Formats: sequence, C-alpha cells, structure tokens
Amino acid sequence: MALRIPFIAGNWKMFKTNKEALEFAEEFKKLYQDTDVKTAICAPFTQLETLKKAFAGTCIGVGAQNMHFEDEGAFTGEISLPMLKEIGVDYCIIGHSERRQYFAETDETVNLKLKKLLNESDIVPILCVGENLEQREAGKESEIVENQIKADLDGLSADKVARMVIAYEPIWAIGTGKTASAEQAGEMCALIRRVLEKLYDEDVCDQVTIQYGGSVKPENATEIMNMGEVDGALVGGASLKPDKFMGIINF
Ligand SMILES: O=C(CO)COP(=O)(O)O
Repeated sequence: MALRIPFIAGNWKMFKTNKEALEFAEEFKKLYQDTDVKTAICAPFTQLETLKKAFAGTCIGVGAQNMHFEDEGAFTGEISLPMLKEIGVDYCIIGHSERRQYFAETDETVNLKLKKLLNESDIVPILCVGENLEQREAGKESEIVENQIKADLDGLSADKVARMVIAYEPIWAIGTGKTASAEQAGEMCALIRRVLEKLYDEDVCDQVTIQYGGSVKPENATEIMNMGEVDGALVGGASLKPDKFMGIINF
C-alpha cells in the first residue's frame, strides 16, 4: 500500500477580505513549521493572488473553490482555468455540496470541470462527494456516494484520477457541529477506495488522497485522522483562525 502524506486543506467558503487573508497568512506562516502534513487554503477568488504571494517560498498551497469548464465566454460571474493558471493556484475544489445545493452544480458539470482541470493543467482537483441527512437515514449513503463518484469520474483515465484528492463530506455534518463518527468517516473513505479499485485498479486506489470534511476541529482531528482510510481533512469553519487550523494540522 502506498504511503500517502496527510493532506489537510482549509475551505474558507465566502469568508475574509483581502486584508484579513493577508493577516491570516502572515500569522499562519509562523506557525506552519516542522510538520510533515501537507496543507493548502482554498479561498475566494479575490484572495488567491494575495495568498499566492504571501505563501511564496513556503510549502503552503493555495486553491480555488470552483471553476467553469469553458476557457472563456458569456458566463457572468464565472472564472476559467486560464485565469486560475495565471495566478498559479495549486488546487481547485470541485462539486462542493454547497455548489450542488445552491448553484445548480450537477454530476455532469462536475465531470466537465474535472476533465478540464486534469486534461489541461497540473492543478489538483479536490472533488467533494457526500450524502444528505435523508439519504443517510434511509441507509443509502454508500449507493449515493458510489453513484456520484462513477458519474463525476466518467471518461477520466487512471493516470489522471491517480493525482486527485477526493473529500467525503456528509452534508449533514457540514457547519452543523455534528461530526460523522470516526468509524463512519473511515467506512465511507474505505468505500470510496473500493469504488476506485473497481473502476480503475489497485494502483489508482492507493494513490488517491481521500479526505473527510464536516465539522473537523482540533478536538476531533486525531480520532478522524487515525482511521486507516482517512488521509486528510477538508476544513471549513476551523480553518479561518491560524491557531485552530494549526491545531488540526498538528493532530
Ligand atoms: O464544507 C466543509 C469543508 O469543505 C466543512 O465545513 P465545516 O468544517 O465548517 O463543517
């Protein structure tokens, strides 16, 4: 089995001005030292350039939270791959449940975005999948997540998928303070790995980094990260404060 380096990324969602982002970066740079854990901040578009400059010369990655699948066009409010490449972002979240829920993101558009990113850039996609409360209560979480993965990765070759990050984010645990138990997180990350093995092969399934996301905080990070199949975390609220986020990285 491949040794995957733990990867803990922050998702700032729609928080922070440029000035606040810069203040975070200066403080976080001082704290993020002597750790083997990879990290990145996925920030609103307006802060990406600021963060790239602030983190230059460090190992701290910068990610976007969404991208359109066309290079350019009449798509008011959207951002394209060439625009992200110009800034030099390292990661891009694709298919976050908030995009699926509030901005009509579908498995079809997620698939187009993943193809665009993986076929035309080195930017690493962080694909988000996960079931809602109703689906979990009906015992359908495995089926839902398996179907999402199949549809989202449709037509992507093994070598491309191998460099992806997949985040299992149960919708009922996002921003609710309700965390999936370490066992639930571990089980679902293991399921994702089995689906990858079925769709591709053991090599791919060994290489893909699988994160858990949903109310991760310093207090529960150790338990979650110690589950065999969980390689990292995608952190919302607790990534907004440098010391809290560092508390998770130092799980
Ligand atoms: O959606 C999330 C990360 O993408 C999780 O958000 P919270 O950590 O705030 O629950």
